[in-house]
Amino acid sequence: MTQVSLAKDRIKFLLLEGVHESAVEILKQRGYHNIEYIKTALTEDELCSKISDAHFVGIRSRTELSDRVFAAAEKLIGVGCFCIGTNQVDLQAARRHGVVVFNAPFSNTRSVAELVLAEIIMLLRRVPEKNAAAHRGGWDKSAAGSYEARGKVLGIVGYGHIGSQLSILAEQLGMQVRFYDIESKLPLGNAHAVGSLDELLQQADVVTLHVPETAQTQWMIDAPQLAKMKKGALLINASRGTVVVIDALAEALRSGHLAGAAIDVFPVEPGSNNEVFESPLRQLDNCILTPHVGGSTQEAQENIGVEVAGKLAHYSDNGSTLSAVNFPEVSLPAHHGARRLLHIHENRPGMLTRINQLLAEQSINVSGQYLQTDADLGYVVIDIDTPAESDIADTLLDAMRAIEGTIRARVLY
Ligand SMILES: NC(=O)C1=CN([C@@H]2O[C@H](COP(=O)(O)OP(=O)(O)OC[C@H]3O[C@@H](n4cnc5c(N)ncnc54)[C@H](O)[C@@H]3O)[C@@H](O)[C@H]2O)C=CC1
Ligand SMILES: O=C(O)C(=O)COP(=O)(O)O
Repeated sequence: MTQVSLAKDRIKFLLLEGVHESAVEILKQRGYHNIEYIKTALTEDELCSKISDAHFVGIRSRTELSDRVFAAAEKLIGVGCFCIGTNQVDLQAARRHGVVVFNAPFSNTRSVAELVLAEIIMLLRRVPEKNAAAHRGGWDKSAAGSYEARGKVLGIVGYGHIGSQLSILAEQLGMQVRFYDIESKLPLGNAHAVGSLDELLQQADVVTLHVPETAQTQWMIDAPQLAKMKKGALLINASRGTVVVIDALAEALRSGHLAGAAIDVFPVEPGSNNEVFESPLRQLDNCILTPHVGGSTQEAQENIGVEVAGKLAHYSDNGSTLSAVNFPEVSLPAHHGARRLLHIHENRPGMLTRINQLLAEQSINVSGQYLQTDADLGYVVIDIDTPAESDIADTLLDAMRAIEGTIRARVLY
């Protein structure tokens, strides 16, 4: 357990994977200038040494924050995923270490939907093969295997923020949209839900995947699922690289069972733009390969930078965990004229009683108290009235830290 009640210039932000400069601007506007900015992802070993003095870390989809990294991150209080997916973070380990994790749940969703829409048209028109041939001096002027999108069946797996936006866009092109989701979802426009993944695979001319990485979605599309797809169908994956078994897809493309594919995410992705991209799909002209850029537009990245940096600064300044992905959510008013104590603890009986006993013993007036718990974690925020020159908040903090079951405690001045 570590003390984090510092002047802003001593609170360190480690920003990785070239997050948009809007993040840096927001942090500076909020008074945080101690920022280390790195353009690439780091390996676990590199992270373990870099993260040891960071209070906040900002990552994208490539940086793995494992239990070992959290154990090495002694001062860490918050993680910002400047993206949607949080599968790269061990969220349980973060909780055990009292580290709050935020993300940007929808800022890049339109960008992904637009890319997929473009890929549907390109694949239906056999542009990848014709483009590759033309670059080699070929001239394949033929309508064989080329189709309009109008009237074709688009099968969307995962009808969340991205899948549902794509649904609307694809209907504008005259596609018939069907989707499969494990949750009950409102079908937009004329789209309709089907009862199982197999049904969707059997019906669709184009299948596109928009699910998160979970135990259930891992290797969800393997040889048996590909075999269920219509002959000549198309597959698009801009979700996570672990959803599709690449060797099985390569075989389906080679055999001609699938006419084409567009893949943006891979089981193993390079950590920087200087590394070589390896994949059996490199050999296949009927496959559009993009380097995990579904969400990489100027608009999306700038908005994500503002959104996530804002959430981190707000947590640092105010203690609010609103919209955190791994923590009890507490939305807090500003704490003008009070000191704010933040206490993260294991959810054991009597925790709040013990904290309040400490306050009562010191005859401290509490002007606000906010508690939120879940099955095994509690987060309590206490505003106390103390004269500016008093060091009672520090004394209290030490006493609160001594309570068994405390994970982390800090004070906001
Ligand atoms: N290529 C890229 O650059 C990007 C990739 N992504 C990926 O796309 C994923 C989806 O993003 P959103 O649509 O914003 O997420 P979302 O959370 O809004 O939607 C995901 C949907 O998938 C459904 N789902 C979960 N497990 C399922 C299963 N086993 N079978 C069928 N449906 C299932 C959920 O119920 C939900 O409706 C993200 O989790 C992320 O991994 C997101 C942004 C950019
Ligand atoms: O938002 C997501 O989940 C993405 O996959 C985008 O990841 P990125 O920020 O481009 O590494």
